Amino acid sequence: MSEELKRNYEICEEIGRGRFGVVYRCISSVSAHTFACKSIDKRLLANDAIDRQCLTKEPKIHQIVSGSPNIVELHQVFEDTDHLHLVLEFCGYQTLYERMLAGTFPEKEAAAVLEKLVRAVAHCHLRGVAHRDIKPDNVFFDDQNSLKLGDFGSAEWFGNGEMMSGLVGTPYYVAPEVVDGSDYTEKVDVWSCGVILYIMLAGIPPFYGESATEIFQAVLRGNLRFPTRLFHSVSPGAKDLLRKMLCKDVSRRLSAEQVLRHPWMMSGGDLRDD
Ligand SMILES: Nc1ncnc2c1ncn2[C@@H]1O[C@H](COP(=O)(O)OP(=O)(O)OP(=O)(O)O)[C@@H](O)[C@H]1O
Repeated sequence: MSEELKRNYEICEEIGRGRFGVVYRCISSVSAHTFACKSIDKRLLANDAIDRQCLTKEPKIHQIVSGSPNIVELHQVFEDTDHLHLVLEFCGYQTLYERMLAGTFPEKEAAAVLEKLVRAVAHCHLRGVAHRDIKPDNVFFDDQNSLKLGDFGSAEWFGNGEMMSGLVGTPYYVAPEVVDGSDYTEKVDVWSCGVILYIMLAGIPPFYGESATEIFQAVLRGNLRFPTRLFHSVSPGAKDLLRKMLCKDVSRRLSAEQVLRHPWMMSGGDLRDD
């Protein structure tokens, strides 16, 4: 472990594990505040050029998007021979994934969560960053119950009209243009937020399969349905927004800013226009 890290932080218990590293709770020796330290093992990335590229990009991109109330703050970075240590704002209270396990959300609650999530996404997009792996496990809540988008390990720069490529993301949440191998834009994040909204309201994903391959096939078909048994009490406004976020035609899919201005969002999920 980096000497400089150890001088500045007391490293406490492990709080999570990802593919490439371990996350510890840690306490600053200067401020006594609690942080999360994500220690990425560089040796595990040695054989994969794309993973290695993501590793160097993650702290740079995270630094650029830090400073929004709905994004996990990157506090400090330390590097030693084998590890890269990211000292992050501590968000160990709950993830959106854990909240979703408790069942569907009333519309007002779903709208409140979506609004904060899309604000975080709009902040990234304004800075030329696409997150590319938006899923409930990467959406945290802190001890004040504030929503924080985290894990910029798959994020990418775009800008000057540049397109992105490469299959990144998580099957249920990934946009069809990513699955079919096309070049794509930052609107892949809007699609993922649409999937999250659908699950919050219906309790099941919109595009389902028994395996990753089957899920990808369902995503590619992009056949969006609102089964009556799950959607009978969901407002037309919410369904309208879902159609505009989970729209296969990227040019017609809303941008993050447009999602925030959609009538259902503006009404805080209280739009009953039928
Ligand atoms: N800022 C944080 N505050 C509190 N806990 C965190 C924080 N960041 C990550 N964690 C915890 O550590 C776990 C691992 O996070 P990490 O980002 O390394 O990997 P992952 O997203 O689960 O997987 P992958 O490596 O596939 O991206 C998370 O599931 C979460 O429980």
